Amino acid sequence: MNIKVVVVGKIKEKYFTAAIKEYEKRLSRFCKFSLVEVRDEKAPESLSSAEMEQVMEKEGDRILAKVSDREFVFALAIKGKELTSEAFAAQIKDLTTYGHSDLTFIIGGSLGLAPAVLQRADFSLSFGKFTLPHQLMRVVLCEQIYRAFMINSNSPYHK
Ligand SMILES: C[S@@+](CC[C@H](N)C(=O)[O-])C[C@H]1O[C@@H](n2cnc3c(N)ncnc32)[C@H](O)[C@@H]1O
Repeated sequence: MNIKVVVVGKIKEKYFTAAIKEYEKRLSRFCKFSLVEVRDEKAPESLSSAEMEQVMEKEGDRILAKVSDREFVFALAIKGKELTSEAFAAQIKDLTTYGHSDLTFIIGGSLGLAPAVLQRADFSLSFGKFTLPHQLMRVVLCEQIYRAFMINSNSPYHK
């Protein structure tokens, strides 16, 4: 199975990079994992709402250029659907059982995801009502994907 995480911008903090590397290593037992970074737009505090929409649209176009039709797409969105780790694991299992071998997760930039990205998504996934920084969101998502594989292999990792 191929798991791709599409994100906006580069990670600056070494501790986030180290955490992602660790999960990449752990996930290599279960899937071909890739992290695709697209360029972010500058988003100073002074932007009008129209300018903010433009930022999200430009970032959205770059995101969608990395997604092909065959991919099953999860958009990470605060207003999406909340799942338990067990339900998420079951969804991954079901998707693979029914022939989806390319799962793609999209994390927005500092302003969030453009409507076009949310429309392309097959599933909008929420990690709760808190706003997480997009860089930390990568780490949390990777851990939950790893946890899902551990749940599906009946590992005691998940308690
Ligand atoms: C800093 S947040 C963007 C905040 C923006 N106001 C919004 O509502 O999307 C950056 C990205 O991280 C992801 N994210 C942050 N918190 C999340 C949560 N609780 N659930 C799902 N995704 C989240 C989303 O993909 C979001 O686009």
